[in-house]
Amino acid sequence: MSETQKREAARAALDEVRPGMRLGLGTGSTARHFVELLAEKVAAGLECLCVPTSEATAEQARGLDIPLTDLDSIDHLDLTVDGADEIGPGLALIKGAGGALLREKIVADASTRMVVIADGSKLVDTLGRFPLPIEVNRFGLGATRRAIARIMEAHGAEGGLALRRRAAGEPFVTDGGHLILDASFGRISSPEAVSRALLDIPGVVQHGLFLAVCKRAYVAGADGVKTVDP
Ligand SMILES: O=C[C@H](O)[C@H](O)[C@H](O)COP(=O)(O)O
Repeated sequence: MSETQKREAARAALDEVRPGMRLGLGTGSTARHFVELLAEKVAAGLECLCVPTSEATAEQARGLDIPLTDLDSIDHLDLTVDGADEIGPGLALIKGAGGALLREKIVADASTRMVVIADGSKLVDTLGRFPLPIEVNRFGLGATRRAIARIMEAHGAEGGLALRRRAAGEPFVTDGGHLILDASFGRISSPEAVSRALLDIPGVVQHGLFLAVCKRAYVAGADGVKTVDP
């Protein structure tokens, strides 16, 4: 999708940033635009302190001289701006295509406000067309995989469950040292029930359903940026 639209969505979210804020910095191609635009403000004198949601975002932010801290050094964040893979009704989200879902969810949860930036292709009527990323422990991968498959079957999943791999074929490993299973549900009609069931599996570290977390979406299209509230 258009980088121009992603940048416009990022620019709109930048309006929420106030001097002195503690900010969560998301991960992905849209969040990269936000980090670049924020860096321009920092260079112009904006004071802020930021927590990145991935090593990739940390590297980008360091390279742009954005002041960083770690989450353990502060008690909360004022605002987190992140991307999304799907934005459903009530601003329920699927996230994690970049594998950053665990840190993204920890940072979002530590934030007073979390907003997403996206282009219009991310808006859906029902979550699940995009495969749901599930971060799992390496130990007991087979057992965890079978348990997830049972939940998919119970919720009428239309597709399969695949271990995420890098282009060279080796398994994708997250910043936390875990693996990712991508679950092709097709449609998720009860996101809350799926969320609870997945988190009940001991080998599941976290999943990419972000429910009741996002407070606003800035969605860019050919006609400009619209805001979507829950
Ligand atoms: O793990 C990655 C994140 O959840 C991203 O925020 C999400 O995949 C959206 O990325 P993009 O802006 O590149 O579509």
